Amino acid sequence: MTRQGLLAPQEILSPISASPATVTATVMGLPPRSAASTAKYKKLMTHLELHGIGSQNFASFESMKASSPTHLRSVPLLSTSHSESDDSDWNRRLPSVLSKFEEITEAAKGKKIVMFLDYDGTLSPIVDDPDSAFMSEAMRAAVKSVAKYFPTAIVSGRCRDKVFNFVQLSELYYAGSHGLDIKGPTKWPKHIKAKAKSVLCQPASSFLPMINEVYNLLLEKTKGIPGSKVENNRFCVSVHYRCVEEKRWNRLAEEVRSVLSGYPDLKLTQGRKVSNLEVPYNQEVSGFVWSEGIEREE
Ligand SMILES: O=P(O)(O)OC[C@H]1O[C@H](O[C@H]2O[C@H](CO)[C@@H](O)[C@H](O)[C@H]2O)[C@H](O)[C@@H](O)[C@@H]1O
Repeated sequence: MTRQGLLAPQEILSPISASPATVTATVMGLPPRSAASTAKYKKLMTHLELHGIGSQNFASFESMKASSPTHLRSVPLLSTSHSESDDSDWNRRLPSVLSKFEEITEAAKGKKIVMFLDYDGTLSPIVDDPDSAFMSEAMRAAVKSVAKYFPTAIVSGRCRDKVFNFVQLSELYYAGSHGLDIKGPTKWPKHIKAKAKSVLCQPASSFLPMINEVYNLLLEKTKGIPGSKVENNRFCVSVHYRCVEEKRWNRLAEEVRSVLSGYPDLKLTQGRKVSNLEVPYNQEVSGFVWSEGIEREE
């Protein structure tokens, strides 16, 4: 997911900035690419466009490499370990709330503030085993404090239940499967008088049988590739290659591509050492467009 700015009064920010682990919440999400990797990425995209290779076929060793910014794992808040020019464009467009706090609070005056947080690599550290990406108690307390003041949502590529199991805060909105599975709070902070009805929005539910089929196929096709892991994220299937030796990435990409070719309705996306086969949310799902679905539910 993308990085987000935490926008909160000082009393809320204090616990967040107290712990090095929580500090990443304000600056991490999608990494600023280095100039070299941006150039490499652009070159790859140009090559693919020239060869008429669309996103449906975009599972290759190169794309897996280009989309695996492991260097970010070790980039601490306000680090000087990578050059300023690498990050300047990113920071101009999406500045950290810590460096723009006054400007942001000024701009937010009179507006309704809603917090959108990523989970993996933001609220939790990136780890080898996706089932062990636990968040710290300090982070949980910080998110809980934020939710007392602002409607707060966690948006993730993971399935919603898994994110909830990690976070365990009933007062949040959870958007799983990159937004195709949204559930509102089941518990409301005491100071909120008008308790809204809990929202559940799953506009792509007609894709469930297809996704389960794809999950089983991928499990079968990848079982001979050591270190690979297939994760069922309900409206999305993720194929992890973090623990796969690089010499086997081509083979894994080939298997993903072969499964994808049988499902033209699905799209392929790349995350941090993970390829996702997912329902495109800009097409009509379950009879109506996703964004309209959200509006109707509100
Ligand atoms: O919500 P996103 O930012 O799009 O990321 C979704 C993926 O997150 C999880 O994978 C990532 O974190 C794992 C645990 O740290 C790590 O092992 C993996 O390499 C990362 O890609 C999740 O397991 C995936 O299913 C999601 O697609």
